[in-house]
Amino acid sequence: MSAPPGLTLRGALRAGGRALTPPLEIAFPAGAWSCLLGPSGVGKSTLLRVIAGLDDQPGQARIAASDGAPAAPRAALMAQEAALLPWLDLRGNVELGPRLRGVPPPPGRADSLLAAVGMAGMARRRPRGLSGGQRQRVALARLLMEERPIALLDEPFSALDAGLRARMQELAARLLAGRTVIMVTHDAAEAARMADRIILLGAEGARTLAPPPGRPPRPLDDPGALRAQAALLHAMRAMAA
Ligand SMILES: Nc1ncnc2c1ncn2[C@@H]1O[C@H](COP(=O)(O)OP(=O)(O)OP(=O)(O)O)[C@@H](O)[C@H]1O
Repeated sequence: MSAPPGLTLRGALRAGGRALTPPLEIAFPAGAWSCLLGPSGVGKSTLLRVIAGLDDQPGQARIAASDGAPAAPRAALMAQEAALLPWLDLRGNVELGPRLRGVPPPPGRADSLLAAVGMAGMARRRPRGLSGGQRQRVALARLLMEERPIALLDEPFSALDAGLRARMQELAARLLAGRTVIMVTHDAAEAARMADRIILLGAEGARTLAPPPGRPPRPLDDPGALRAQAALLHAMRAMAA
């Protein structure tokens, strides 16, 4: 996998022909975990799609990578829904990217990734009957299969119970370490635990908040993270008003 670049988004976010935000300039540091929060509909998913090269409109925000090379081919997106194909087994779902590109997936890679996300021995199962947490694990394995240095996560753990969410955060932090990660979340506790950088996006613009001290993932009872969570909730409450 190539070295993860830093990213800078410049310009206004647009959707359906209208501007969602004023012109923005947001930096996402290389190899760091950035969390993006903000009111519903402000354009967080749109921002991820712009980085992934899936939302390219005239006048739309543009993304620049710190090494000058295009960002989109180096980005993998984990969407809000795990979106597993019901007619493929879990191995087939994890191998979907290379198969769609007509590239043979490395033998055994999907099974070892499934094992890494705690789904060992389940490669031949179909998605039907999997729990929400299991589906998210398969989606994470599929993202890892891409071996891209930029990982874009759109509310990846929002459907999980609190205990499983905490475990998935730790798993994702371990497996995505060193990549440039941008995670959209509505969960202030998740951002305070996971972020190297916290960005609040509102209709008025973007604001960067200092992360708590210590390296992510911070312990669940980390006092700095709990204080940051409260500060973030206050900032989000003020934004939504
Ligand atoms: N293809 C599209 N055509 C028209 N409007 C769109 C399109 N895609 C998104 N929108 C609108 O753009 C706005 C931003 O959508 P987006 O999904 O980026 O918001 P979000 O901040 O991720 O919201 P949420 O937190 O609810 O997921 C919304 O009002 C949405 O309805």
